[in-house]
Amino acid sequence: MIKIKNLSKVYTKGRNQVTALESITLDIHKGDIYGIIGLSGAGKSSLIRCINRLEEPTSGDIWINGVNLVTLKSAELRNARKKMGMIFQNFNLLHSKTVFENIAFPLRLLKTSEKTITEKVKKLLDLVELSDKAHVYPSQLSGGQKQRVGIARALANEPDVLLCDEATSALDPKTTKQILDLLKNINKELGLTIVVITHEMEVIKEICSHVAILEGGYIVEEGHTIDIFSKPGNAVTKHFVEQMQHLPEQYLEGKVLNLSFTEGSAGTPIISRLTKVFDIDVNILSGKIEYIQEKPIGKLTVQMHVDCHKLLDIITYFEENHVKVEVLKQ
Ligand SMILES: Nc1ncnc2c1ncn2[C@@H]1O[C@H](COP(=O)(O)OP(=O)(O)OP(=O)(O)O)[C@@H](O)[C@H]1O
Repeated sequence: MIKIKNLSKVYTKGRNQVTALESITLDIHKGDIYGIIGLSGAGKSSLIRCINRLEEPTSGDIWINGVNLVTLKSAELRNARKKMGMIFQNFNLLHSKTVFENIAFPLRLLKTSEKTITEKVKKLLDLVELSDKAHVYPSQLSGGQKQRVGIARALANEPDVLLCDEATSALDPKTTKQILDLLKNINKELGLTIVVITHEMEVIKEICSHVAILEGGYIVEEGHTIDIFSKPGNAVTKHFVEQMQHLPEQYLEGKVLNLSFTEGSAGTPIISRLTKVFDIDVNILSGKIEYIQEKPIGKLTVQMHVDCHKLLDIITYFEENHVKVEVLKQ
């Protein structure tokens, strides 16, 4: 669906050059909700804006449904862009127009008939649950309602892809959850491919089937969210996963491990056997069940006082029992 190959973006201002993206290669399949996460300055906005060529890539290729966007001239690019909706952190609504007219705007640009506009806008208002707000102005809406208008407007041209640029960053946690639920429903009901950029692991955890971690313009890790989340390999990924786990410093004594139990490891008394086989005490610091798109992962943080050799044997024991291990402190 979206194939990005060796994409680089260098900004040049006078004699100064900033490399924002370096050799990005990504494959996003139809129906994916694909997350791109990174710290500030990692290159997220540059990447999402290159995908629809709001930003011109310096080199590389971007195929959408088999068409290389990089080769398109302006008229063809305009056509290709109709199939890519985008929503923004600050909503980008037209303040002098009503909710109805904001959603109708892309349709009017295409000289769509009044009858079709009325039908389509009505359906979109239903979809985003704002039918009662058709004739109010953006200033009369909450942040979450404004983003719903943004989503409806982005869907007006029935795009194949929805690009979300930090779409929930300006919203409180409850409203964020509602907007993410709406995106999840749209993905399911319309089969729409969604690309999300964010600096919040919660967003990735909630809706993304796949995730790429961007750091200094490079993709440092990429894969199924459930795999990356259960065993982060890179320091930046660990930072994002640990953001969600607030363990007080005083508990970080001895060896501390994060264990992830998936379906394969349920049903066996793994911890109880561990204490017998290795003749050790295990202190459970925290435990919870996380849901990565409705799939449960049991998360346990445990502490033990063992030497490094025993620790290696313990890690092997866990892995043989299909438990993913991340050493938080050794
Ligand atoms: N128009 C521009 N001109 C020059 N440098 C730019 C421009 N836009 C971005 N950059 C630089 O490119 C790098 C990546 O920026 P980008 O905005 O893509 O990162 P980001 O991950 O989206 O950051 P944030 O989360 O803070 O928005 C940064 O070093 C930034 O300063």
